[in-house]
Amino acid sequence: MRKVGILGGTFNPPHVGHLIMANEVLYALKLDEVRFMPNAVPPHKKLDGNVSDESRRRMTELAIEGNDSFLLETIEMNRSGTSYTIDTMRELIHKEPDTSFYFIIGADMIEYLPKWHEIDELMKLITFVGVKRPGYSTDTPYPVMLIETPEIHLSSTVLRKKAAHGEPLLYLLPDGVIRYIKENGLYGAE
Ligand SMILES: Nc1ncnc2c1ncn2[C@@H]1O[C@H](COP(=O)(O)OP(=O)(O)OP(=O)(O)O)[C@@H](O)[C@H]1O
Ligand SMILES: O=C(O)c1ccc[n+]([C@@H]2O[C@H](COP(=O)([O-])O)[C@@H](O)[C@H]2O)c1
Repeated sequence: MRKVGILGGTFNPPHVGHLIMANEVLYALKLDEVRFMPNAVPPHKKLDGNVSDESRRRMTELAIEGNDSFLLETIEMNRSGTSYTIDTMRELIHKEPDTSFYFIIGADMIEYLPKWHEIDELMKLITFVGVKRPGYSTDTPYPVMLIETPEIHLSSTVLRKKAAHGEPLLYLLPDGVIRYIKENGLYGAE
């Protein structure tokens, strides 16, 4: 059985918090790879920042560039519409029956699990792997495998604001993503 981690996200934009959590889980669980999977329409939040799907896809690709263990998974963007994880995982398991999937989430998403679409069914299909995130609890009645990682107090929301205000982005995002944001004037950046 191959062991594949999936880090689903809105990636608006992807940041070092995502890279660190993915790498920690890759190592802790000896995964074969982690796929970064930008969603099309997030099920539970509004897409802020007036950013196209293509920009989020491209930034995700730039964020993982150079790391052979990190891959881009475009199944949700190709499908379009609301990206319910149960639909995605059913499709992936059908295509790759010899793979065990580990879906990686931060503590804010652990708290939100009771509201995920068909969560009881989804729990039967995959293993959820949770990491801590400042301000959120990892307590949950669901069987989430918790991995100790450095806690990173950073979010895409804060980064969109920093970009808009001309505050430093250096070291908070991969260089390629910073360049893309500036070249394309995303989030009001100059
Ligand atoms: N700093 C962080 N620590 C732990 N988990 C994180 C962190 N940032 C993001 N995640 C997790 O990564 C996944 C994708 O997150 P997402 O792309 O929505 O980023 P975000 O920073 O939460 O975005 P936003 O601020 O726009 O809501 C989610 O499971 C989220 O919980
Ligand atoms: O399927 C659901 O109901 C569901 C509810 C909330 C979040 N998700 C997925 O969880 C991942 C992290 O979400 P987000 O919005 O924090 O980037 C992303 O792949 C979402 O599509 C999925």
